[in-house]
Amino acid sequence: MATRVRPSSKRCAVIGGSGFLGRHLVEKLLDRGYSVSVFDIRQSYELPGVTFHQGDLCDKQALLPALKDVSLVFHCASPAPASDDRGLFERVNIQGTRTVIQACIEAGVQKMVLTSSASVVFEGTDIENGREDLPYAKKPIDFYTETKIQQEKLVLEACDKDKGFLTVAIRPHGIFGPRDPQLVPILVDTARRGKMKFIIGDGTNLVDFTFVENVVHGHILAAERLRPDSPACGKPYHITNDEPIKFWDFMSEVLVGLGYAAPRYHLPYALVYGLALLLWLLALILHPLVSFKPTFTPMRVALAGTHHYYSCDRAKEDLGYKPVVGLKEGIERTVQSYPHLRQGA
Ligand SMILES: NC(=O)C1=CN([C@@H]2O[C@H](COP(=O)(O)OP(=O)(O)OC[C@H]3O[C@@H](n4cnc5c(N)ncnc54)[C@H](O)[C@@H]3O)[C@@H](O)[C@H]2O)C=CC1
Ligand SMILES: CC(C)=CCC[C@@H](C)[C@H]1CC[C@H]2C3=C(CC[C@]12C)[C@@]1(C)CCC(=O)C[C@@H]1CC3
Repeated sequence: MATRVRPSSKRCAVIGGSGFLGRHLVEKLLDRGYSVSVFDIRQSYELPGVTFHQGDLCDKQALLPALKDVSLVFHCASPAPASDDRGLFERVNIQGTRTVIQACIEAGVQKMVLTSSASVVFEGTDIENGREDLPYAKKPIDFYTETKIQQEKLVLEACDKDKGFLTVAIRPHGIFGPRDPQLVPILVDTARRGKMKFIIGDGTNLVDFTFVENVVHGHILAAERLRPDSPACGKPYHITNDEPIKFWDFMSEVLVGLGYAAPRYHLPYALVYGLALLLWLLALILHPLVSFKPTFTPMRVALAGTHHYYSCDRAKEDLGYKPVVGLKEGIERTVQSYPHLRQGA
């Protein structure tokens, strides 16, 4: 009689493992003795101990070989929020996540950790010390957020102890660190074009920025604590640095660290938000004729001018989470890692 080989608990797959967070996660998993199978639409590096599978996660047949003999799957793939492409977000984050779940069940995967986002509860207005029981945003701020909500619901609803398939979602916020393709590069590009002189609003709004290694730590704890008797089954967890900082202080520290001037002049929030909305609508209407991508999108303006910081008490209680790198050190290490983005480089 053929016996099915039970997948090793130290063999895992990272879907989206070529990306910023995914690669940091892969590196930490290797350090901890896991063997890793990466599935991504692109291959961005090579590492001993990692097997790469290139393909689109919407394609179940392409996914299955990457999940062979794997007991644990991390799903941290998503199109970049800046693409603002509704069709792409729906295809990858919603239909693609359905396919990932089906493929995991078919391949006998026992645990799945989704990288969701704390933004699933953000509607563009203040959130102070928000806990996981806040309702999902009824009016999500953009297509990216809208599909992250659906994605999280799909994964958490798929948690089934009887079938032996356990799921959990990590909700990070404002991830930064070496090799981030988004936050620091966009910030520097905006500064180089002379557009980082202004503070939107009064500059006192508090925000979470989370060093990438803390986000990785939260994912691995969640995976290792996820058992049928664990409170983590089918639940979302905020993972932050647990050190909310003024949005504009964080921006200034990164900019000054890289040799650029800190923003100084204040602009009223409502005025900038209104202008950003107008530009976004114009870009949408004129899209077939002219293509332009405004830097200050309504989403970025809302993130820059409101409080949005979250409690990670639930992760502390259920997962034993505590940040491993403080904000000050995280910022220093990030700034050091971008010599090519320094002023004058
Ligand atoms: N960067 C941030 O501040 C935050 C990110 N997140 C979430 O964290 C996760 C990772 O984000 P990052 O590492 O920042 O993004 P990233 O863009 O660096 O990585 C995403 C990866 O997904 C891959 N991918 C995209 N579409 C795919 C497809 N159809 N099939 C296979 N692979 C595909 C990309 O090639 C890329 O390597 C995402 O789910 C994102 O929504 C959540 C909160 C904050
Ligand atoms: C005002 C301005 C042009 C600031 C430059 C920095 C921004 C590009 C980042 C500041 C907050 C960041 C952020 C995200 C992307 C990059 C920023 C807008 C996310 C939208 C990434 C995906 C998420 O799930 C939530 C993040 C919130 C914070």
